[in-house]
Amino acid sequence: MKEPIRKLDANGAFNPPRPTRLVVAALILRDLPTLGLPANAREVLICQRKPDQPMSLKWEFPGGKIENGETSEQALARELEEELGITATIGRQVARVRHKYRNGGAIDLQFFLVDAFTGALENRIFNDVRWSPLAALPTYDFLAADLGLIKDLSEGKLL
Ligand SMILES: Nc1nc2c([nH]c(=O)n2[C@@H]2O[C@H](COP(=O)(O)OP(=O)(O)OP(=O)(O)O)[C@@H](O)[C@H]2O)c(=O)[nH]1
Repeated sequence: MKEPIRKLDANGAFNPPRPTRLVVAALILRDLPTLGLPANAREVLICQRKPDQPMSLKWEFPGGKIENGETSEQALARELEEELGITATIGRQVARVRHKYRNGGAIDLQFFLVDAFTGALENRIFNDVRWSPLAALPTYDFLAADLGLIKDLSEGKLL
């Protein structure tokens, strides 16, 4: 029987394709106290990956992989509890992105709005957690899959 054509990596090794990872992430928003500001003056919570993680020190939105049997909303609520210690009300989905990272991993990433949560926000796993005005998002070094969304949010689109 003929061998299928296989894509080799730079070292000539065969790496079987990895399944697409289903990921959910949250846009946790808060209003600035001053009235009369444009929409992109609102702030969103952003998180920085640790130095020892893959794609170290990149910024991302809190969230993670959907586990078997979970809806997207359930997965996101669980991740926000685990990562930040909050109980969040998951709102509407604002964007969905499919992205292929160069290490061969593909992700399907859904972003949901969160405009209410209870509990004291706590950094449990990240290098840093900050509130950023939407307009300032492009100044942070975000994961590649997030860049289209970052541009739209900073220009006052989507929300
Ligand atoms: N939470 C989150 N993950 C994102 C974003 N953008 C993006 O590409 N991702 C990718 O989606 C995956 C989320 O997985 P995860 O948070 O559960 O786990 P992880 O980074 O420890 O990766 P791993 O378990 O595959 O090693 C990561 O590969 C991450 O790089 C984002 O804005 N938020």
